[in-house]
Amino acid sequence: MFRRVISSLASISPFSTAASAKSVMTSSPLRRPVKLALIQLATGSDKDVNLKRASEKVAEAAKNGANIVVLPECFNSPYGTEHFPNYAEPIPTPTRTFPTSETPSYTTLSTLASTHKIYLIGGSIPELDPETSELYNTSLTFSPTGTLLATHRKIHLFDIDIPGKIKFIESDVLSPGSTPTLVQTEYGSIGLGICYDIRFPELAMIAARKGAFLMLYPGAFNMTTGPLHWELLARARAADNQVYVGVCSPARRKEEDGEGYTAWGHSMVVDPNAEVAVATEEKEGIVEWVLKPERISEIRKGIPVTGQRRFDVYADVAVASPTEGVEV
Ligand SMILES: NC(=O)CCC(=O)C(=O)O
Repeated sequence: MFRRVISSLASISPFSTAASAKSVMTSSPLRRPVKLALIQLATGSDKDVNLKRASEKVAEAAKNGANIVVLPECFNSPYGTEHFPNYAEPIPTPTRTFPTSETPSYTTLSTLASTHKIYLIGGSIPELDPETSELYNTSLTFSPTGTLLATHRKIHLFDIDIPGKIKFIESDVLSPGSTPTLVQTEYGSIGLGICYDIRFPELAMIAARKGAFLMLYPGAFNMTTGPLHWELLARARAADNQVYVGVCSPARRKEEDGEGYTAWGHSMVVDPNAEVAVATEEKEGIVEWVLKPERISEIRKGIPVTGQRRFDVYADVAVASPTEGVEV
């Protein structure tokens, strides 16, 4: 029995009462053990090949018993602003359908989820909104019956410029999403972000306050920020919220593949104690881990920050200006 629910959290304050904080603290938000698989996929410039490779790896993960399978950011396309318009697809909705030839990534993901009876977090793909002609970096989540459960549009676009190292301006071609996403599953709820979204702790905090047991970030950090921050941020989000965190990267491009964005790799699952449970290096592979309710309960019992938050003290950070009320 799967509820077809996408909770928009935009209208819900992340700051709930002490009473609800207590209930978050005492019971695990994960209902029963669940096997998570992160597919560190080798992607290239041929969309059909990317979809075929993703299909093979998803089948392998499912055969190994995974219940929730995750693909990386931009798994159907090279990661680059010049590529997004060429690889973008519209997303069907109940009121807006397209020939399957126009939605190969959506169709492949839905079929994979139902064939293997898994929850499939389809990394992300460039999305074209046919009504506005805007492009988004969008993650599609499907239920084990192949139903679309959630559409998460990357909220924080990757616009950075580190002189001599890396300049990337997603907002040159993409528009940002504006809705945090919490996916309801039979195991409990899962918060989603895409890559740069992980730098903004608010999304994970909102999801955890709403009862998520897991934050998932399909991502593609690079050779400058990857070694610096990828693990640090995954562990930080886990420590902040005492939830599991999964970060799923493409495999690192090989030299012979020529010019292009080089992903850091190092997909990993971090446990609610902010320890790296399992990780891989730069090559293609599958990272698997069984998430356990008692691990979350044990960590929350030992360090009970979840019930010790002082919302009576904190300013509402969502509305405060950066320096308001801060003494320097
Ligand atoms: N694809 C991305 O959003 C990359 C984010 C990144 O590398 C970072 O340092 O943040």
